[in-house]
Amino acid sequence: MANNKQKVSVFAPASIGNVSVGFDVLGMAVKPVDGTLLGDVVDVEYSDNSSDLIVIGQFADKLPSNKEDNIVWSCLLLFNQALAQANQEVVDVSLTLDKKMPVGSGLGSSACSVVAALAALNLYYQTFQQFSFSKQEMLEMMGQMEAQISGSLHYDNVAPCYYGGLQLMVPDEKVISRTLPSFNDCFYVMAYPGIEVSTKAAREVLPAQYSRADVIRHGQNLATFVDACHRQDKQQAFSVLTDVVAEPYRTSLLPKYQQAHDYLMAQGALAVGISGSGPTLFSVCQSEQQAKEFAQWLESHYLQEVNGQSFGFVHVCQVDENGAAELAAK
Ligand SMILES: Nc1ncnc2c1ncn2[C@@H]1O[C@H](COP(=O)(O)OP(=O)(O)OP(=O)(O)O)[C@@H](O)[C@H]1O
Ligand SMILES: N[C@@H](CCO)C(=O)O
Repeated sequence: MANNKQKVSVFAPASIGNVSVGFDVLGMAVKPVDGTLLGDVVDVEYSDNSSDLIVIGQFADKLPSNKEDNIVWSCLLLFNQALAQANQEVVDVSLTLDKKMPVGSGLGSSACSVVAALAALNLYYQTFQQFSFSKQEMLEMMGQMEAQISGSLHYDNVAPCYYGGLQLMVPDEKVISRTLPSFNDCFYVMAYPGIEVSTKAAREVLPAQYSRADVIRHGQNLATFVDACHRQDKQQAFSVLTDVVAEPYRTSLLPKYQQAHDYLMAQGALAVGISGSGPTLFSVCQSEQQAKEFAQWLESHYLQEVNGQSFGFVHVCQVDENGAAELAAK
């Protein structure tokens, strides 16, 4: 019997799409070391009326005002369709999206909403309706929703956001994504400058074809990185973290990126890259001390003002091994 105490809450973390060497095929979930929830939260609770969506949070006003255009609403429709196909009863629920992630940031903002929504719905049904979809089925739905919003099917944000850790997308629909050993003693400085770059626009600047030299370099960098992850060879892994597929073409969309990249590399960063399709920059550091110094520098040199206001932020992060996680009921 449903009642008004039935409620679950799920957090889904930010992620670094591509990780420089794996365009559309590598992604890593991150979490700030100070405990800030860098990601979106979705609550699902019993409704005795009809299903609904409320959007709150710092970046709520950046989303479409009607709920039908919010990807979280599309997630509910897709989930209900899957329930019907599985001959399960569909119940009315009220969803609340706490939109903590800036849109078009390169932090996998839409993936955070998609993963938090679908994972929360699955948890709700598992807890109160004794039915749930498998993780694999969930990831497929998440990919479908991410494709709807960005115009192409790529799992490099939804897979790490859902599973956590460093994920490699494999061309096998029965697997989709495999966890790679990551460097969890490293620190990843994430600097979001406060401007918006849409994934769609950042894909449109990419060439349709690449030279043989680029193809060889890309294959060699990705293969060397994956091998070094398995051997936990940090120096080797980060020495090849160079993007030949997207970064050379996207730099022009990212004011101050090249200067920041060159400065941080000269100061001893293990690597610097564009997170996803940008504009967030990530920098890999050996020590927390170095990460904090870089964070301070990026705050003064990479964040930007839009109409006299700054929406940017910088966080010192580590790998988020958990991915989407239930939050204690408030
Ligand atoms: N809940 C939601 N979260 C994020 N974007 C949403 C959501 N609902 C609808 N949208 C719309 O989807 C589009 C998302 O664009 P885009 O794919 O560039 O963003 P993103 O996922 O935030 O980017 P990134 O992966 O670089 O962080 C925007 O037009 C936004 O208004
Ligand atoms: N891998 C995709 C999305 C990253 O968020 C891209 O770089 O366009």
